[in-house]
Amino acid sequence: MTHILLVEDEDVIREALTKLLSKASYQVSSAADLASAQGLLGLEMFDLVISDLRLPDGEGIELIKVLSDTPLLIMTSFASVRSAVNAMKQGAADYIAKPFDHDEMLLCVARLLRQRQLERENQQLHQELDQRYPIEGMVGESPLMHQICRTVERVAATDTIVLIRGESGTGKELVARAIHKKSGRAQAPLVVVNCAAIPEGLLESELFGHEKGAFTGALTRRQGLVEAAHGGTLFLDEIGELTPAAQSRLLRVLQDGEIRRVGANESQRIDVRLLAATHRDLEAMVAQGEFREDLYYRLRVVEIAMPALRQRREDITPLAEFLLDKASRRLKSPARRLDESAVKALLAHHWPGNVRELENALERSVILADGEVILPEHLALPSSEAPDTAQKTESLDDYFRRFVQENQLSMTETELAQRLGISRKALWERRQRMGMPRPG
Ligand SMILES: Nc1ncnc2c1ncn2[C@@H]1O[C@H](COP(=O)(O)OP(=O)(O)OP(=O)(O)O)[C@@H](O)[C@H]1O
Repeated sequence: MTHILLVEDEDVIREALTKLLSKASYQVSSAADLASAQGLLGLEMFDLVISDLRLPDGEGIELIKVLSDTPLLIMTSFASVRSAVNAMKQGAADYIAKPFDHDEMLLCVARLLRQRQLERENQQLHQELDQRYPIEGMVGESPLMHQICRTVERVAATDTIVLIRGESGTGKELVARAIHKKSGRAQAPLVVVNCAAIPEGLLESELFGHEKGAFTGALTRRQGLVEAAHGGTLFLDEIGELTPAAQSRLLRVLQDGEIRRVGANESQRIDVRLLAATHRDLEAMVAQGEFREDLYYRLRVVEIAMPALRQRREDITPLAEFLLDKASRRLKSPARRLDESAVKALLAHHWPGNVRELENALERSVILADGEVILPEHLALPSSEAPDTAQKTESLDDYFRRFVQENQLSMTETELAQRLGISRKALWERRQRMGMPRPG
C-alpha cells in the first residue's frame, strides 16, 4: 500500500487530509512538527511526504535533507507562494496553495506518485542495462563484442590514438563516443568530423582553420575543428578521405602537439586525443601512395576491428529488441514485439549495411505495423536474399551490384540507400567507384 507522511500543525487540516487520503486508499502517518516528522522518516519508508511550509519548529522544506528519492509536496498559503517557489528550487517536487479543494490535492498526489513510479522503473531499467551492457547504448552478447567492450574500457583510461575499422554501420562512431565518454576528457568536447562529408577543397581549412586572406574568400580568421577539440577528443571518421595536405598537417599535430592554421606562419600548442575510423583498406592506400605511411603507423597504435553483423549472428536478436524499443520510443508509438517469424527473417538476412540497416528495418516495421506484433512483411527486407546458398560467400561489392541492379528501377536512390544501410552520398560514391552510374 502506498504510504504517505503528512506534516501539518493545524489539527483540523491534518485530520481532514488524513481522512481524505485514507479514503483514497493511501496509508497515512502524520506529524504535527518537523522534529516528529524527522523521527518518523528515520523509522519508516514513505512513498510521498506532504508538508506544510511553516511549521512550529522550522520550515517543511528542511525535510528534503533527510529524504533521498521520496518526493516532497509543500503546502503553502497564497501569501507565501514566493517561498513555495524557493522550496521547489531547493528540491521539493511540487507545491499546492491553500486553500485547495480535495480533488486538486488528490490529483496532485496521484501525479507525484506516478512520476516517482516512472523514475524508479527507469532507474531499474538503466541498472539492468548497465549490468547487461557495460557500455551505454552498446548492445552485444557475442564474444567479439565482449572483447570490444573490454578494449574500450582499457583504452578509454589512456590518451592513446585508436583506429576503429570496420564496414559501414558496424558501430564505429558508437565506439568512439564510448571511449570519449569513459575517458578523463569526458567533460571536454568530443568533436566528430566526417572527412568524407567535407568537400575536398575545404577540408584543410575546415579542420585546421585559416588566417584572414589565406585564400580567396577567407575574409576573417577562423578556428578549425581540430582546435575546437582542444582539451577533449577529436574523432575523424572516414580518415582515408583526408587529402595529402590535410594528412601532413594532422601528422604534425600528432608528432609535435602543434597546429598551424592555413596561411599562418606560427604554430600553436594543442592538446587533443585522436580517434579515427575508416572502412577503407588503408594498407592498400599506403601501397598505392594515397595515404602517408608515417601517418598510418601513428594511427594504428591500437586498432579496434568492428565485426560485421553477419559475423556475430547471436547479436541480431538482442540488438533487434533494443533497436525496436528505441524506434518505438522515438516515433512515440506503443511498445511492439517481434513475432517468431520476424526473428527468423532477421536471423536469415545477410545485413550488408550492418547495424544501421537493422535499425532502419526496425524503424520501418514500427511505421508499417498496425498492431503490437511485428511480422516479416513489416520489416520489408530485400527479397533477393538467399543466405543459405552460395551467396554466403558473395563479396559485399557483388551483393551491392546485384541489389542495385535488381532494385534501382523500382526504388528511389534514398530508398536504395536506406535498404543498403548507407547514406545517399555513400551510394553515389560506390556507384562511381563500381562504374554503375544511376540510370537516366
Ligand atoms: N552495438 C550496438 N548497439 C546498439 N546500437 C548500435 C550498435 N552498433 C551500432 N549501433 C547503431 O547503429 C547505427 C550505426 O552505427 P555507427 O554510426 O556507429 O556506425 P559506423 O560504423 O560509424 O557507420 P559509418 O561507417 O557509416 O559512419 C547507429 O545508430 C548506432 O547507434
